[in-house]
Amino acid sequence: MEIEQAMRGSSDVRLRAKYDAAVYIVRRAYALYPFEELAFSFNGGKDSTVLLHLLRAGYYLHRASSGGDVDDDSTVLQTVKNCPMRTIYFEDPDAFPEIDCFTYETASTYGLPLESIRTGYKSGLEALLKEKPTKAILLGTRNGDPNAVGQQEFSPSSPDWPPFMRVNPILDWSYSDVWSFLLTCKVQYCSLYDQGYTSIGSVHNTVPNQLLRDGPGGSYRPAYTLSDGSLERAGRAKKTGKRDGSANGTKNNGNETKQ
Ligand SMILES: Cc1cc2nc3c(=O)[nH]c(=O)nc-3n(C[C@H](O)[C@H](O)[C@H](O)COP(=O)(O)O)c2cc1C
Ligand SMILES: Nc1ncnc2c1ncn2[C@@H]1O[C@H](COP(=O)(O)OP(=O)(O)OP(=O)(O)O)[C@@H](O)[C@H]1O
Repeated sequence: MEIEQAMRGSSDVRLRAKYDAAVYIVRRAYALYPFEELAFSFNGGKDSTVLLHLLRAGYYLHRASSGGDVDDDSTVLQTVKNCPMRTIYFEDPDAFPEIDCFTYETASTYGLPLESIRTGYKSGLEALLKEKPTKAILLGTRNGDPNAVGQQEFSPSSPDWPPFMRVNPILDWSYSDVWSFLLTCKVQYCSLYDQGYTSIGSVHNTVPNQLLRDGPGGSYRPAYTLSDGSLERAGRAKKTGKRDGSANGTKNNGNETKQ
């Protein structure tokens, strides 16, 4: 399995430790909940792209360790390639077309059964849970993200939200961990990150990060060259409101920073 192989071959001890810890969380989720009652919240951003590949690696290891396929590596690989986890995407008419495209293309590449939701987060999740039992949702939330406040690797949804477990395997990953992982594994990511975008909201509130401006010509360096990860959201405008519900009851009053 190419992600496992890339990580085992990496000399970056810190990254390997982060990877092992995150895959452990993913595998605990697979062990705790029926697979068909899990969902992956995917939006084509860099954090959820990391999570996609952790889910694939975790699935491979989970399948391999639960017997049956252990001696038949090609069967395991085939299953993992076609990662069948229910995947939800809250589609936003103001999203960058590159993000939309990447989300759909990636879902198709990895056989993710993608469900687009065109309502707000809370109402969308209410409908989702009504339609099919969903015990836990995996997210690419990281500490420093305004939505991460008060969350742990396993955090129940907020009291006024439908009941499910939020599983956050990369909560303690830094900006540089994210890029080290994506580059080490040589996986595709949304093209906007090669054009100076370091965190992506909607077309109305996101511009390339000025810290990556490459001279006066208007070109920008790739996101992975940003040396101070705390300035990841420098290209995101101040928030004035939420689509549907606030971030865990907290308010955001300025440019937020991720670590
Ligand atoms: C799968 C999923 C579960 C969520 N669960 C909660 C929740 O339990 N409580 C809450 O206040 N917000 C919840 N949210 C909303 C997020 O905290 C956040 O507002 C949303 O992802 C938009 O973030 P953004 O404005 O940074 O894009 C959830 C969002 C998603 C996609
Ligand atoms: N529109 C959405 N649809 C589905 N999941 C979402 C959506 N917005 C956010 N999420 C979930 O919340 C996580 C955190 O979102 P966040 O915007 O911080 O990260 P990202 O989009 O992956 O990367 P970036 O910070 O570069 O935009 C995502 O990884 C994803 O799991």
